[in-house]
Amino acid sequence: MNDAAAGRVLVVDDEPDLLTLYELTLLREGHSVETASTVGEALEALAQSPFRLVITDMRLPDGSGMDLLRWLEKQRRNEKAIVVTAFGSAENAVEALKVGAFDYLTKPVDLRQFRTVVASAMGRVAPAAAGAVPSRGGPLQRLAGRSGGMQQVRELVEKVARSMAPVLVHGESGTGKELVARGIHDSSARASGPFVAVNCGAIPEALLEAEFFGYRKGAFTGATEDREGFFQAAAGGTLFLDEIGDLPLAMQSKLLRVIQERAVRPVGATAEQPTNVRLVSATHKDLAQEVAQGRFRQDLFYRLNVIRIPVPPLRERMEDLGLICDVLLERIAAEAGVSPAPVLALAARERLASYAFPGNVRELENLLHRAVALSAGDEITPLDLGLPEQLVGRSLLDDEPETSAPAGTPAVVATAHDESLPGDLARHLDDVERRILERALHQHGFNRTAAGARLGLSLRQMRYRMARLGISENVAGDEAGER
Ligand SMILES: Nc1ncnc2c1ncn2[C@@H]1O[C@H](COP(=O)(O)OP(=O)(O)OP(=O)(O)O)[C@@H](O)[C@H]1O
Repeated sequence: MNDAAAGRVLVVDDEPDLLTLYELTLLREGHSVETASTVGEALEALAQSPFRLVITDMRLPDGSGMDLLRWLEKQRRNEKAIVVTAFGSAENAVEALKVGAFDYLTKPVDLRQFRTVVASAMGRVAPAAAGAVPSRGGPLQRLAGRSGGMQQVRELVEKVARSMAPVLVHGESGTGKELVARGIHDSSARASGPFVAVNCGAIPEALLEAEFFGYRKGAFTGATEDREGFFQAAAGGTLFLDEIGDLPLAMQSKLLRVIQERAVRPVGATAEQPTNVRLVSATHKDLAQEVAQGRFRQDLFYRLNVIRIPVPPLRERMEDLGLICDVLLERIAAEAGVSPAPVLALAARERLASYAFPGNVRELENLLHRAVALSAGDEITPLDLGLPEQLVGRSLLDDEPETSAPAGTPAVVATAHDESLPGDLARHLDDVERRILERALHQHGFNRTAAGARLGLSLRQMRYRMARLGISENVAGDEAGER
C-alpha cells in the first residue's frame, strides 16, 4: 500500500457549503482532507500526490465527475472514488460504477450514509487496488480452469472486487455461480466480513420479508423475539442472492427500495436501519426476457445488472475438464478421508470428455462423489462413473425391452458401427436424450420422480434436463419433498 496516500481524501465540489460540510465530517472521522472545486484543480492535486479516496460531485463547472473517474482508470491509479449524483439519476450512478467508481451517494447526502460509505471505502484495501499482483491462487483458487471463458470470469471478478458495484452472475445451473460470488467477496476489501448466501427460490413467499429484513418481537404470531434478517447478517460483507429471477414481484419492489434507500425496516419496526452490504446476485434465467414478459421489474434489473459476469456452461470449456476433475477429486477424497485421492483412468477421462454435462460442474461433482465411493482401488474406471450408457445407446431408444442388451454392455459400442456419424454431435445427443426422457416419462405416467429413478436420476436432475431440452412440465402430483 502507498503510505503517502494513507488517510488522505480529496473532495471535489463547486458548492462551497457542501465542500465545508464534507470536509468537517471527514476531519471529525480523523481523515486528512484536501478540496478542489473543479476537475482541473482536482487533477492538479492528484498529480501532486496520491490519495486513498476521491469524493467527487458529478456536475462540475469545467466537466464532470466521470472525467475524473476515467482519468483514474486510465492512469491505473489506486484511489477509490465515490461520486455524488443528483437525486433520482440512477443512470449516472450506474455509469459511474461501470467506469470503476467504488460507490455512489445521492443528493441530498445523508451524513450517516456518507460516513458509512467513506468508512467502507477507507477500509482494508483490496489486494488488486493495492497494486499487488492479481491473486492467482488465493480467493479464486477454488475456481479451477484455464479456458478463455474462465480466464475472463477471473479477470472480471478481480476487477469488480475493487468496488461496491452490484454484480449479476449469469449462467446455467451448476456452472459455479456461487463460487464466483465467493471469489468476489474473498478478493474484496470485505473479505473479513460475512458472506451470506441466500437461495431466493427456496424461501416461501410469506416469509421473504422477515427473512430478508428481520423482524421485531411480536410482529406476527410466533415472533417471540427480535431476529435479524439477511441484510443485517451480511453487514460489512456480501449478500449473495442466488436465483434472483425467482423473487416474486412484490418482494422485488421491497428489494429495490432497500437498494435505493440503503436502509431496511425489519417487520414490525418503526425505524429504518442503514445497511452496509455489497450485493451480488445470480440467475440461470434470461432476466432481460423476464423483464420483457413482465415477470421482473425493469428498474431492479437495471440496479442489479450494473456489472454482469457470464459463466459459460461446462460443455463450452471442456479443456478445463481435467483440471476441474483433479480439484474436485482432491476435495472429495479429503472430505471422505481417502488418501491419496484416486485418479481417473484414461478411459474414464475419455468417457467424461464425451459427455455433455447438462448439470455442469455440479453434475460432474456428484458423479465423482459416487465414483470415489464405488472405486475399488486408487483408480476410477469408466464403470465407476456410472454415466448413463443409454444416453447414446439403443436399449431405451428402440421399442425392444431393454434386457435385449447384455447387462453392462456399453450400448455405444453396439451403435458405433451401424449408424452413420452425426454431423452435430451435441444436437444428436440432445435428441437421443430427449427421446429417452420422453419415453421414460410416458412409461411412468408423467411422474418425474419415478421416471428419473428409472434412469438413475434425481428429481432435480430430471428437472434441469427437461428444462434444458424443452420437455413440457406436464406432470402432476410428484413434487412433495423435492427440494
Ligand atoms: N471451476 C470450478 N472449479 C472447481 N469446482 C467448481 C467449479 N465450478 C463449480 N464448482 C463446484 O461445483 C459445484 C456447483 O457450483 P455452484 O454451486 O457455485 O454452482 P451454481 O451455478 O451456483 O449452481 P446453482 O445454479 O444450481 O445454484 C460446487 O460444489 C462448486 O464448488
